[in-house]
This record gives sequence, C-alpha cells and structure tokens, in this order.
Amino acid sequence: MATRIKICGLRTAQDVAAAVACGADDIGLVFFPKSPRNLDFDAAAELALTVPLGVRKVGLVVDMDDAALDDLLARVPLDMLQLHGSETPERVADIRARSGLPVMKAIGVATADDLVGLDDYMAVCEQILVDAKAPKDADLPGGNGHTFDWSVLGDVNWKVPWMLAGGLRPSNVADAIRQTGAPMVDVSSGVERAPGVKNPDAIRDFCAAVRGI
Ligand SMILES: O=C(O)c1ccccc1N[C@@H]1O[C@H](COP(=O)(O)O)[C@@H](O)[C@H]1O
Repeated sequence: MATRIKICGLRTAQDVAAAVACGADDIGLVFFPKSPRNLDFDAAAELALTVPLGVRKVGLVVDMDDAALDDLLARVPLDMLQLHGSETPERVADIRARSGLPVMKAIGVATADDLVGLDDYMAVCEQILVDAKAPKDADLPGGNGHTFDWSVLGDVNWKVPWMLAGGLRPSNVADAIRQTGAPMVDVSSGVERAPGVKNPDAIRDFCAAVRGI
C-alpha cells in the first residue's frame, strides 16, 4: 500500500496547489498562535475552499479549550483534528466526542519511556502521530525539524494507524520509512525555505522520495 503523505503548515493557496500537485493525501492547517505557520480562522476557511475533495484537511491544535474549538469547527471545514499538546487520554476522548471528527494524537518521543502511555491513547483516537519530543525550552511542541531515534518504535504493537513525523526531509524520508515501516509520514519545516514559508521544490522532492520507495 502507498505511504500516505501529510504536508503540514500550509498557509497559501500556492502551498496547497503544490502539495496537491505532488500527490499529498493530507494537508495540515496550524491553529497555534506561537507558530510561524499559524492561521486565523477566516484565512483557514478561505484556504480550505482551495483543497480538492479527497484531500484530507487536518486541523492542528495545541491544548485548545472548548470555546475556541467550537468556534474553529463552526468556521473551518476540517476532516480531522491533530492534537499536538499535552492533552490527556480523557481530553482526547472529550474532543473526539465534542467535534465528531476523527482525532490524531501526537506523542513526543525521545526515548522508549515516552511510549509507555501509548495504549491509553490508542484506545481513544483514530490515529497516532509520533513526533520528536520538543526540547524543554522550545516555543513549539512540534514543527522544530528535530528527528529522534526511530529504533524505539520497533517494539510498538500498533492498534490504530500511525504516522511518523519529526525532522523528516526529502533527504531522509525514504530511510525513515524503510527503518520504521511507517505507513504515513508528515512534514512541515523540512519542506520550507524559511519558518512558515513553504518551498514547492522541496514539497515535490519529498513526495518523490516517498513515492520512489
Ligand atoms: O508546525 C508547527 O508550527 C507546529 C506547531 C505546534 C505543534 C506542532 C507543529 N507541527 C507539527 O510538528 C511535526 C513535526 O514537524 P517538522 O516536520 O519536524 O517541522 C509535524 O507533525 C507537524 O504537523
């Protein structure tokens, strides 16, 4: 089966067109004010109109409260939520019920210890995203371009579909897939020319590297 590709942090119609032209399956819209990829809800609603049917629009949120979440869902047509904060399994279940959308929970990984609570999350969400754990002093909990030791994923008994993220780039994504067997990959900073500014050539190279496996 073809590896599913998500390109995250798209901010313009040109970004969307580049990702779609290269065969991206999912596009990520970031709703986190500290991020250089942040979108306000009006801009996201407009951008969503440019995404063809069949390409999944994933809304990335970080510990968003119910009021903001309700507002987001009322204004932007999303197909999935990516929870990239410190949401507990109970909060993930709440958001899933409240939103009625499939939910992907991000887990930050540095060592195998970070995977200890994984079963509790797999019980309450449709999909898991494994990302590099952000450094303690980082402004962002993801989107930092850091990789992690992929070998720690070797012993995981996956009970839901999973996606690999964290420092993926055109030059390492094929190795990452070969080493981990990831069925889905996600990239943000690895296909940018500057924080929040996507590079269409890098998006093309990334997708070609994935499809070339
Ligand atoms: O991209 C962001 O700005 C971001 C902000 C807050 C949380 C997560 C964010 N991005 C996600 O982080 C991973 C890894 O990104 P990168 O490829 O290492 O830059 C990815 O899942 C993004 O969706």
